[in-house]
Amino acid sequence: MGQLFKVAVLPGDGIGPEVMAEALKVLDAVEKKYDVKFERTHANVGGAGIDLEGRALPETTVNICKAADAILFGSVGGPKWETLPPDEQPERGALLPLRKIFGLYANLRPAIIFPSLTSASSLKEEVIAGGFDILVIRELTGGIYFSQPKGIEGAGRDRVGVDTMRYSVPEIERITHVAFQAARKRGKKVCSIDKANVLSTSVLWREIVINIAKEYPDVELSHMYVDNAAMQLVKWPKQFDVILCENMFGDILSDEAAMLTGSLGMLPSASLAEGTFGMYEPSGGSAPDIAGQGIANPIAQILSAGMMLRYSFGMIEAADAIDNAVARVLDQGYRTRDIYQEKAGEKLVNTKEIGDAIIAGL
Ligand SMILES: NC(=O)c1ccc[n+]([C@@H]2O[C@H](COP(=O)([O-])OP(=O)(O)OC[C@H]3O[C@@H](n4cnc5c(N)ncnc54)[C@H](O)[C@@H]3O)[C@@H](O)[C@H]2O)c1
Ligand SMILES: CC(C)[C@H](C(=O)O)[C@@H](O)C(=O)O
Ligand SMILES: [Mg+2]
Repeated sequence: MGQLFKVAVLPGDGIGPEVMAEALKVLDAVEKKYDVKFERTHANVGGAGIDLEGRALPETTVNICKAADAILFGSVGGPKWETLPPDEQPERGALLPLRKIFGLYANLRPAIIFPSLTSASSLKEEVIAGGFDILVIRELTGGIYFSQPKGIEGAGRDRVGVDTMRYSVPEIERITHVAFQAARKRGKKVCSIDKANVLSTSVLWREIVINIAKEYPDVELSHMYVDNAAMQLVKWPKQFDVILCENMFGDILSDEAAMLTGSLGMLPSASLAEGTFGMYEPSGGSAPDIAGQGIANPIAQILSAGMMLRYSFGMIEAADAIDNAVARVLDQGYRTRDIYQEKAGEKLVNTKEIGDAIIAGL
């Protein structure tokens, strides 16, 4: 009997359960091919948690996650729960607390353009010819998402909405190390994003990043203001290797980078704690506009499961096999609607069909 890994499976809302079903089929296929067993425990989260257990993050779900080696997460949220008090909604009531409870401070969002998908990108073919491979590293448990004070104060027209952005030196140091270590294994370039011409957190951020960079003389460091970075990403994405961002800048730039690859449905992510524990989820959301139709792109969820094998379970060969199977299926012309260009050689398929094709190629 080979290794056993415990996985907490949290499909969530909207397209979450639909794309999760395909990722679980991929895990079944990996079990058959490699000497490994994934013991999976399903738990409710987000709107599903509210509807079935009365809260977005039920205690049973937290306990299932605590007992697991990693969390495979779908996505949460949707119009049904948008009128609840903000802290009870799926995003603020479940996703953000999960990140905090498990110390998931390092969010890795790779935006890679598959050669056969260059025409699905929103950019001109000559801009992306030859492809690009960007890794957005987003700080995930600090900054404006979590700092206090936060809330709406006062009454009536005197109300004031308050959010605070704070970053401590250790918070900046640890995410910077993650970025430089990742860069060392790939293009050896880190571009640190900030708004140091305006924000004090950014002034401190830049100072600390420059200090840490001295420990990595083999990696080239550059700095860019976030507004310029948003522009440079669409102008010439190939200039980037690792992009290091604080929480909110990373949220925004990672969606932008994802779309350059053709669809938000292609972008996986890993949210890592110290050690090997992590939560793995698509960077996109529950896509209420297409939920329930069986047409969502499951590739982000499948690649997220691949990242789980790579980062939490050390199964590099199986993770590579998943990445390759996805690339092959795209080369063969399989397309869900979000990446379908109506070009010769393309086959329009649904969520399940592209999942089956990926498994067949494993
Ligand atoms: N990690 C998460 O759970 C997460 C992330 C982002 C948004 N959300 C939530 O999701 C809900 C919808 O948010 P939104 O509309 O701003 O963002 P979204 O990412 O759900 O959707 C944006 C667009 O991308 C498309 N899209 C996203 N994933 C796709 C996929 N796999 N296949 C095909 N198309 C896909 C959608 O159809 C939509 O047109 C909100 O409640 C939001 O808070 C959750
Ligand atoms: C749903 C929301 C809270 C979340 C975030 O802002 O972090 C999402 O946009 C993401 O990128 O994971
Ligand atoms: Mg986001």
